[in-house]
Amino acid sequence: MTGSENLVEVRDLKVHFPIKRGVVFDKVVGHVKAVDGVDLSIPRGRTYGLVGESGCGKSTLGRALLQLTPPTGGEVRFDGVDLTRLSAGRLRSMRRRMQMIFQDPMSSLDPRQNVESILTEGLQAHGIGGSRDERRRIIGETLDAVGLPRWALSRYPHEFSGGQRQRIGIARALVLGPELIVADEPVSALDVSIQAQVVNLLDELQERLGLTYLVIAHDLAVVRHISDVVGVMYLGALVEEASGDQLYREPMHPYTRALMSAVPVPDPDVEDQRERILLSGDLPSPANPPSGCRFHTRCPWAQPTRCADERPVLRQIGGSKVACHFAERIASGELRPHRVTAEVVRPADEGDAPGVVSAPSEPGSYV
Ligand SMILES: Nc1ncnc2c1ncn2[C@@H]1O[C@H](COP(=O)(O)OP(=O)(O)OP(=O)(O)O)[C@@H](O)[C@H]1O
Repeated sequence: MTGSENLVEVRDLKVHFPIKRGVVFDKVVGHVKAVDGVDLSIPRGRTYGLVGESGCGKSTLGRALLQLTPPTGGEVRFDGVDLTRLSAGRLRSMRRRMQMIFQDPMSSLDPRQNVESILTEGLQAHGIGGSRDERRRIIGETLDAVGLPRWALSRYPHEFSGGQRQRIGIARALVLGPELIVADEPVSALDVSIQAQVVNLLDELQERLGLTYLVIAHDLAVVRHISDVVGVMYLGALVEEASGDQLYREPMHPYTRALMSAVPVPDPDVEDQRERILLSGDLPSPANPPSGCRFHTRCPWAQPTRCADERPVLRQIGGSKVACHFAERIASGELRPHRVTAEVVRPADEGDAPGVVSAPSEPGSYV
């Protein structure tokens, strides 16, 4: 233990996947820059929510954090130790302390194993629980913690509902006594009525066990209430970092503003009056990202200077960290969105959104 406040510290993390062509010799013709220079920290016992549209690199970042995908560059410090420099043996022994929960428990659980075998496998692999009785005790406590009955032990994954299967996935991670859990879209495969139960379970477990979470979601509403900090990702990089409430109240980055303007507001008067920012153009390819600010090709506020040739870094502005050269002037209203890439319309005038703006579902539905 280093006693550091942050359990996880990521510095300039990069994951570039080679694009190979050729029949006989694989020739590398380029790279998909799935994660391209990310810095983030997660204090012990806290939750970092990572949001962004499909393909922006969230899962790759989560996997690289656990070294399930080897980073191309940068550092991942876990409890003060840089995981990118560990030998395979030391990394294996660290793995028990960092576990992952997946989106679709059906595809991550072996259908031929019953629950007892699924939970025992990890314990045996990591040499936890000396005797069969001891392992049964640990497994029993874990089942209680995730709200599954003891009879579940002899059953197979297909015998459970989606929500119960996700509880098995959580139990499989929890049984090893981890400190960090990376939850990759933990509720997006579940019915809305079940989503809140699983989010609340994660919350309760954190409180009881002091767990640290990275929760990945494409929907800000899922992470808003359980996250201490939310990071918004676009094309392999973070564009904004703030508390969930701050992001809803005062999104600073143009991309976050576009995301937030797509969230329906329950009050019809507010809903009628507020501006909607509709992005045009497709998400650029991470194999060939735009120069300068990655978002400038779709940004309603893009300026002729800096945006196309100078990559902005995350910097503190009020209660948020924002990677935008012009964030202050946009926030003050001095810079107005231009119509080439944005339409600011009243909902009554609205047609189909021309661009890809992922619309989170109703805010506030997770508490
Ligand atoms: N093993 C791989 N080899 C090559 N490219 C990959 C690999 N894994 C991911 N990618 C690419 O990296 C980019 C980021 O993918 P990633 O799955 O991390 O995004 P994401 O934000 O989690 O999206 P989703 O929510 O759809 O999973 C995508 O363009 C994806 O096609």
